[in-house]
Amino acid sequence: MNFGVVGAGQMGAGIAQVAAQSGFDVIVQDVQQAFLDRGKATIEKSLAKLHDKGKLTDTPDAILGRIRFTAELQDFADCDLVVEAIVENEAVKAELFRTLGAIVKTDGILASNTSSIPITALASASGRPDRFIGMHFMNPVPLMALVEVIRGYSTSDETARIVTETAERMGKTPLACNDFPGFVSNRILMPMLNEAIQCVMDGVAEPEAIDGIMKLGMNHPMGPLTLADFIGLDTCLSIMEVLHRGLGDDKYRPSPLLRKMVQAGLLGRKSGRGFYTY
Ligand SMILES: CC(=O)CC(=O)SCCNC(=O)CCNC(=O)[C@H](O)C(C)(C)COP(=O)(O)OP(=O)(O)OC[C@H]1O[C@@H](n2cnc3c(N)ncnc32)[C@H](O)[C@@H]1OP(=O)(O)O
Ligand SMILES: NC(=O)C1=CN([C@@H]2O[C@H](COP(=O)(O)OP(=O)(O)OC[C@H]3O[C@@H](n4cnc5c(N)ncnc54)[C@H](OP(=O)(O)O)[C@@H]3O)[C@@H](O)[C@H]2O)C=CC1
Repeated sequence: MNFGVVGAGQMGAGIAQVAAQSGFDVIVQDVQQAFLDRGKATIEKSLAKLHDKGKLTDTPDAILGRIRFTAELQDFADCDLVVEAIVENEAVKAELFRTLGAIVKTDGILASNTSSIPITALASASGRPDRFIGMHFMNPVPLMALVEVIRGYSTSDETARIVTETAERMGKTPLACNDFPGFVSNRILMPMLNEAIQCVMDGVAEPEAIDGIMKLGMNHPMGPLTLADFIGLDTCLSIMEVLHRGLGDDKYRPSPLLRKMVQAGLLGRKSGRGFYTY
């Protein structure tokens, strides 16, 4: 399978890596060489770690050799499946899918790794709504078992079948859900993270205590503020805005502190500072 990935950020790099680990030929595109270089470095580091632990069936070099990095969307023309993992912004994603819809061969499938944006709207922009689907990987992609598979209004059975089988070939467990804001994963996860941020704003406890309480008290692998920093506070805010707008209920209102931190450029791990310093 020729597998395309748009965006070489934390998710795009992870998806490309796991696709290449599974034997697919992968093309990764991003808007600047610097982002491609950063994505490649992320993949190299992850592969080295997995290799040291004996978790790879191929050498890191062989896996990396199956990934081609490019700045040109035209290079996706022959792809059987293209997964988009760019910024969580509906207008930017829709514009990309309008372009991809005209480039990728007609029987190619387009998928979005969006955390929350309506699949049906992006499918319409692509001009091929039957061959469009949500393929939502979890972060960090090389370690997390789930792929949420979200059918848009017009997604065909054949598209859902191919994408489900592809996720399985990538060693993941695909689980199906319908096209509602935030799907299942982020409709449930993100309000919890937002509430933890509101606890910081209200002075309920210090960040370390909030995270400690949720880790030790609920056996969560990461505290909610550590997880929000890990996901990216900009992405968390975008998801909350989609939930708030899409479900029309103030229980999804983004915490003002979350909004302020994003305005201040504190995006979490990727910017070096969020609730913690990295
Ligand atoms: C926002 C969305 O739309 C959807 C989302 O994705 S929401 C986010 C979903 N993800 C989560 O909730 C993640 C929660 N955290 C976890 O599950 C765990 O902390 C974790 C799986 C990330 C790490 O596992 P852990 O048991 O805590 O162990 P930890 O010791 O930190 O890490 C295990 C090893 O994996 C390694 N590792 C971490 N990321 C890695 C990666 N990408 N590739 C390879 N190895 C990696 C670590 O370096 C560590 O290696 P060592 O044992 O050599 O130190
Ligand atoms: N972070 C997470 O935990 C998860 C995120 N997601 C979703 O995955 C997507 C990507 O998130 P994530 O990887 O965290 O984000 P990142 O910010 O790490 O990466 C996004 C990448 O896409 C690039 N990009 C932005 N606009 C374009 C464009 N028009 N064309 C090509 N590339 C572009 C960015 O470049 P630049 O730096 O210039 O913006 C960046 O390299 C989002 O939709 C997010 O909601 C899904 C699951 C988990």
